[in-house]
Amino acid sequence: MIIGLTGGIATGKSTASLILNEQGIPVIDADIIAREVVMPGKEAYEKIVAFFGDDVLLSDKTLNRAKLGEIIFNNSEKRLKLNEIVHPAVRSEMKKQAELHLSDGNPLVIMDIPLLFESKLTHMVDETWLIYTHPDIQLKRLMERDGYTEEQAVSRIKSQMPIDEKKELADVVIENNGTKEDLKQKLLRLLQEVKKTDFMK
Ligand SMILES: CC(C)(COP(=O)(O)OP(=O)(O)OC[C@H]1O[C@@H](n2cnc3c(N)ncnc32)[C@H](O)[C@@H]1O)[C@@H](O)C(=O)NCCC(=O)NCCS
Ligand SMILES: Nc1ncnc2c1ncn2[C@@H]1O[C@H](COP(=O)(O)OP(=O)(O)OP(=O)(O)O)[C@@H](O)[C@H]1O
Repeated sequence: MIIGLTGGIATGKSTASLILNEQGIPVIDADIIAREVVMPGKEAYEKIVAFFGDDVLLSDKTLNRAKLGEIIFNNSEKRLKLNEIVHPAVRSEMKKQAELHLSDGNPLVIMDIPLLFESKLTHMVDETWLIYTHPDIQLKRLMERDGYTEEQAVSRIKSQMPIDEKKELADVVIENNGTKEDLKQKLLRLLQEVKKTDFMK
């Protein structure tokens, strides 16, 4: 069984993934893979440089992520272009890793995919779990974690489907408005439920 874990930016997907991984469940993180596929020399890296120019590179030729972020979170056409370059490589690597985990005998695999609904990737998973935080808390946590101004944080949040719309689409909604311990207890309860299903027998 593959669970697609999603949410909005900074709603707590990585925090939830870590808790699930501590329970021995393999987690495939789209953000990590999206970093790997844009390493110098990779096809996606070359396409990014060809489209965005050398301006989005640091002196060591790796991507200047802060700069590329400022561009794409403020320009939807350029964001779509970056997505078009990066997403296919991310998708195929995620599928490959999931197949490996399943063929190794893991009954349950988590795919942490921030843009699961935006990119219409629900066909890749059996069930969708949404890590939800109230939009005010989301904004506060994002500003605190990344040191963004309110304007920077809002531009990132607005680059995604509103979290309240995602709530309507998810199979399971996991509220993360309380403490991390509250989140952990909710996830452990959900795992118990999953373990009772046919998938895990
Ligand atoms: C623009 C980039 C270089 C900024 O890098 P940075 O290190 O600042 O952010 P990071 O990659 O850690 O992403 C943080 C969060 O931003 C959000 N986010 C990232 N990319 C996008 C996007 N294209 N559209 C909407 N939200 C996005 C996600 O919630 C993600 O969890 C980077 O996010 C990127 O390459 N994005 C395109 C690939 C992508 O869509 N990744 C998301 C999952 S596949
Ligand atoms: N229940 C909680 N209480 C307090 N802080 C929290 C809670 N859950 C998550 N956080 C904090 O909020 C921030 C965002 O969480 P996290 O990094 O897990 O989000 P994310 O959804 O993975 O973000 P991104 O979309 O950027 O990958 C982090 O600093 C994290 O430590």
